[in-house]
Amino acid sequence: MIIGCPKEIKPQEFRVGLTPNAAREAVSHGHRVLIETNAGAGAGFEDADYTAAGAQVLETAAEIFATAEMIVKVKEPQAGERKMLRAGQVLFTYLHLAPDPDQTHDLLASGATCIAYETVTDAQGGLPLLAPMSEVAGRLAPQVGAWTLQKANGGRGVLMGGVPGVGPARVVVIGGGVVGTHAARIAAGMGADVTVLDRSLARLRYLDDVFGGQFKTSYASAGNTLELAQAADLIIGAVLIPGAAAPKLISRAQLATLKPGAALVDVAIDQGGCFETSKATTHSDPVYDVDGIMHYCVANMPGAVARTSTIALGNATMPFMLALADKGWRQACIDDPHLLNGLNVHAGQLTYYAVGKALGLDVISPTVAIRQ
Ligand SMILES: NC(=O)C1=CN([C@@H]2O[C@H](COP(=O)(O)OP(=O)(O)OC[C@H]3O[C@@H](n4cnc5c(N)ncnc54)[C@H](O)[C@@H]3O)[C@@H](O)[C@H]2O)C=CC1
Ligand SMILES: CC(=O)C(=O)O
Ligand SMILES: [Mg+2]
Repeated sequence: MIIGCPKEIKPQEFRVGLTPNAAREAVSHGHRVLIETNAGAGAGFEDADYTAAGAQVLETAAEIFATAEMIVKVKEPQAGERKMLRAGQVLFTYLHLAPDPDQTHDLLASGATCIAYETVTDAQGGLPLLAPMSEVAGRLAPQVGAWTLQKANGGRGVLMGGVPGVGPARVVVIGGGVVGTHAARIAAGMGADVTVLDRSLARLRYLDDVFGGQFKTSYASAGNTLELAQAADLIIGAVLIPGAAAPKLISRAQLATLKPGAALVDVAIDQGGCFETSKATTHSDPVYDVDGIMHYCVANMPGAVARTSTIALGNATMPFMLALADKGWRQACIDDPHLLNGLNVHAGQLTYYAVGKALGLDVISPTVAIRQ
């Protein structure tokens, strides 16, 4: 198969979809790998690293899209990239379609087969291609939250760990999955007073067993969530209903009841955000103020640590990328129902129920689509 990897063009996105190691493995499986010049530079990989791995470096994204049978990326294709997709081509990347009708319509119109990293599953009930970036974003969240809390950045002027004689920041993490667990660990490590909320009692039991003493847990009823949020300096949004638009857990009216200068870090922004007032921001202008509450809503947080993130993502995507290339997407998805769960769009049809529900669009079953 011809596998193509363009340079990411989302603002301040320095990750790359294929590492030189992934390219080397694909070449050793008999595939041809095309990479856009400088695609890996932001993650510390030079064109020469790819050439040494047996890949071919091309000058433009247009050549990659025109030639490759499968495009491997990191972020959702931007408008110009979507115009270059075509019927029969496979796109393997993050998509986050539920909050993004424009992208969804363009992917449907392209006729391409689009497999979303974030909805591929594993046998343990996890999301193996979302998990590495959730680990990164979770660990970054207290770091960016601490920065947002600084007075010069619009925050309350509260130090995460406090000092002797002055108590620590109160941090509330809503959603105790991968992002939430990593966020809570790092915030607790910074000395903050941390509580994690979740709707899953099984998850809260697990967190209490493993991390009891480092941070507290609380059931995420609307009442508990609001009460803890009102006492918090930093609130980290980390909920997920796979593939679906994030539920809104703090309304605009409730902002007035939070502490002035409190910081909201909405990691769930890539699924539309879990605070009513969240809107996606970029690394170049990450924070904005609504009613005196500072919002950090960067949808590609892991791009800030592009080298760590690229290698972590590449470790997770490589076996799936090789299966798609070795067997073709159809056979790979027949052999692996977890990969089939990643199918969001095929040949002009939507194949992921939660996306259809969020956007009011018709959906066909992926098991039907795979036979078309
Ligand atoms: N902004 C960024 O750069 C990044 C964003 N993300 C996003 O972060 C979000 C969280 O991802 P993961 O931690 O991997 O998901 P996960 O599935 O591991 O955890 C989500 C948790 O939310 C809980 N939950 C669902 N509804 C809830 C509610 N109403 N109240 C409280 N808890 C609730 C679930 O029980 C689960 O434990 C996703 O939207 C993901 O796409 C992930 C990586 C990077
Ligand atoms: C998960 C995601 O959207 C990201 O890593 O940018
Ligand atoms: Mg996004």
